[in-house]
Amino acid sequence: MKEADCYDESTNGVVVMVEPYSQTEQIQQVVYRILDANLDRAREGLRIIEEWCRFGLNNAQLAAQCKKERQEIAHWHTAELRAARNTPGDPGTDLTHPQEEQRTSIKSLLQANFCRVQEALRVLEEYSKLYNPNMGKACKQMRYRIYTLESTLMGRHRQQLLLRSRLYLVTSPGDRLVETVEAALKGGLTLVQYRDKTADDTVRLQQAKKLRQLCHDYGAIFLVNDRLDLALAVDADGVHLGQQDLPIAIARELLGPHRLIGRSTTKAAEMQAAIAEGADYVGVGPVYETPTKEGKAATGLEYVRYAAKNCSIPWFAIGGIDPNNVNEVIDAGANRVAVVRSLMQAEQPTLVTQFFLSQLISRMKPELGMSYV
Ligand SMILES: Cc1ncc(COP(=O)(O)OP(=O)(O)O)c(N)n1
Ligand SMILES: Cc1nc(C(=O)O)sc1CCOP(=O)(O)O
Ligand SMILES: [Mg+2]
Repeated sequence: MKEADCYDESTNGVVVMVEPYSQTEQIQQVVYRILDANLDRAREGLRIIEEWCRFGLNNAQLAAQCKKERQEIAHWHTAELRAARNTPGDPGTDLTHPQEEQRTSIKSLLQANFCRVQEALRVLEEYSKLYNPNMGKACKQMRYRIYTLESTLMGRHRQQLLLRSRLYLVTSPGDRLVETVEAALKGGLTLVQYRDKTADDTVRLQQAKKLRQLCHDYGAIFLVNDRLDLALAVDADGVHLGQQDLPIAIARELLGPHRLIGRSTTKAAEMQAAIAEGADYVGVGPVYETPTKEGKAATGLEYVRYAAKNCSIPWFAIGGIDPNNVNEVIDAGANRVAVVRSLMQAEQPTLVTQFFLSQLISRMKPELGMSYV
């Protein structure tokens, strides 16, 4: 190979001395570089995920699983692959997507890194076929394990966020739907249910898509009322089902283990059945009569007191709750409330959200009935 052949613009005119490789050897070096770079990418991405499992979730088992995968990647990272590295001559090191510079939530950070690991493993799977087919097979298996890890971790993330959510906005239709939800998210809301009993499906689909994106931009959970098909279509975090809606077992089968399922309850038997069937949370109400759910008799504060003593999963008092009566609902034992009108009809949804949250957080009581604390 002549020296002139070695001139590389990416090294700013510095002539890189290379061995006189044959064409086959040059291709081999390129494959080695690809493998080297993607082994690094996969390991780095896993490390970022591992740190969240360890410090964010305090979950030694998930952290250990990430570490094991990193070690497997390290095992395939041989000296000859490392030796092929040529960082100064790599035109890709300066390429960053604007979204890489900004992550809006832990969830989006984790998702981006899962994506990075899976892409790297896919590249490794293909190019290893030219290097070591066993490595290719191992990377394929690893990629499947990472998919499972992702869905487990995202499920845990949802559960944790649900636990931390004190205020739940159930939407009602209106011209300012998206603006109102966003204003509440700005006030610290972390849980939203899209509820529209009358719109056409085309409208519902479009609104649910928009709200799902908005909620995820703010790191909030997005659920869909009644409709599993819509929840799946927009990749929502789950559904809310009433006593007349689909059974929880069927919803679980269709949604898988990691999405959330909420159930409305009006009495002890319904609550205990929902828990036994695997609901992630229950609605407790209507505490007060409400025009939003006309004709449904109020359960009163007695049922709230029952929930406080006996409910082993997160529960939200709902029905007629507003800034004037929220303190008596809290006094009856509620640490979480769900509202429609109080936020959807508020002139200043951000401020009302902040008010509810300040009351709920500052007056929170130990969760005696909870099985997970
Ligand atoms: C949080 C929460 N609790 C209860 C309900 C009511 O659900 P359901 O009984 O199915 O009535 P509709 O909302 O479908 O009219 C809810 N949506 N959210
Ligand atoms: C949708 C819904 N479900 C209820 C139940 O008790 O199951 S009460 C309710 C409406 C709550 O609306 P508002 O906050 O405007 O009173
Ligand atoms: Mg329903």
